[in-house]
Amino acid sequence: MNTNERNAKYKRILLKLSGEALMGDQEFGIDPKVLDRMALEIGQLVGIGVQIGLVIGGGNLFRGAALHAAGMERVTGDHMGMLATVMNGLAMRDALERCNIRTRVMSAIPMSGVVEHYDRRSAIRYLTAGDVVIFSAGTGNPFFTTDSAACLRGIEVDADVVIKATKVDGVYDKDPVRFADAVKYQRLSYDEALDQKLEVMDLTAICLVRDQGMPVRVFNMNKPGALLNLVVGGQEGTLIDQGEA
Ligand SMILES: Nc1ncnc2c1ncn2[C@@H]1O[C@H](COP(=O)(O)OP(=O)(O)OP(=O)(O)O)[C@@H](O)[C@H]1O
Ligand SMILES: O=c1ccn([C@@H]2O[C@H](COP(=O)(O)O)[C@@H](O)[C@H]2O)c(=O)[nH]1
Repeated sequence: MNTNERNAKYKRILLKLSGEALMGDQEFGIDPKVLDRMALEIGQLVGIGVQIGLVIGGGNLFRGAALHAAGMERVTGDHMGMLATVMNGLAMRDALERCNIRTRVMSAIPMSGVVEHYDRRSAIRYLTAGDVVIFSAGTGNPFFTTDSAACLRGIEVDADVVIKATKVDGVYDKDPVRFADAVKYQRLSYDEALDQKLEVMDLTAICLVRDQGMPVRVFNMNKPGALLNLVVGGQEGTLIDQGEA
């Protein structure tokens, strides 16, 4: 059976896209080809009726910790990082709307005239109506990351799963980019991820999903069709949840 003919396993998802992935082969910024490819993949999910909340990182533009390491005050750096996620959100909205996908951008930091201020009940209404909702500006607070924002918004809007799209195809026992002998997990528990300090997702985010029992799937966004396959129930990447009973 073709995946397009199958039913979605999840009705509502929170998809977290890495900001760094938006750079493509560039050193900085946004590669329009990557945006268009992601928009097409998201459009496939909209086509089978999946409600989609999106959180996009800011690592292609600014990260507070890196700016701080270069001498900037940390909170100012984090504010710049959060503003970077708004820019990525606007670029993604543009790409989605060019594919005729209705899209809203909400920001945790009020930005009147540019994007709507985040409001949970409005977000749920938009999702229910089938609009893609991009949650930008992270949590609105410094010292957090967009992984935490994705988990927070996923829980708030009652998503069925948080899906983290990365450059690697799941969670390994160590960083697979640095260690060729890294071994991939098909499934692991929140406690295993916390105890082993596996750096694919920050620990604050994992604590949050553990406490609320929100499943997380980590997969490779560069693999064509992987997102659709995952959403219709295929085996992609790694599942982090409460683990085997
Ligand atoms: N145990 C591990 N398993 C898998 N990946 C790991 C692990 N430890 C570190 N990593 C690294 O984590 C990276 C995945 O995080 P990614 O850069 O996609 O997210 P991010 O930093 O949250 O995104 P952004 O670019 O938006 O800030 C991978 O590229 C991988 O090299
Ligand atoms: O809630 C948040 C989310 C993000 N930030 C800052 O933005 C950058 C970019 O986010 P990434 O998750 O690293 O892609 C992050 O480094 C922080 O500086 C934040 O302060 N609060």
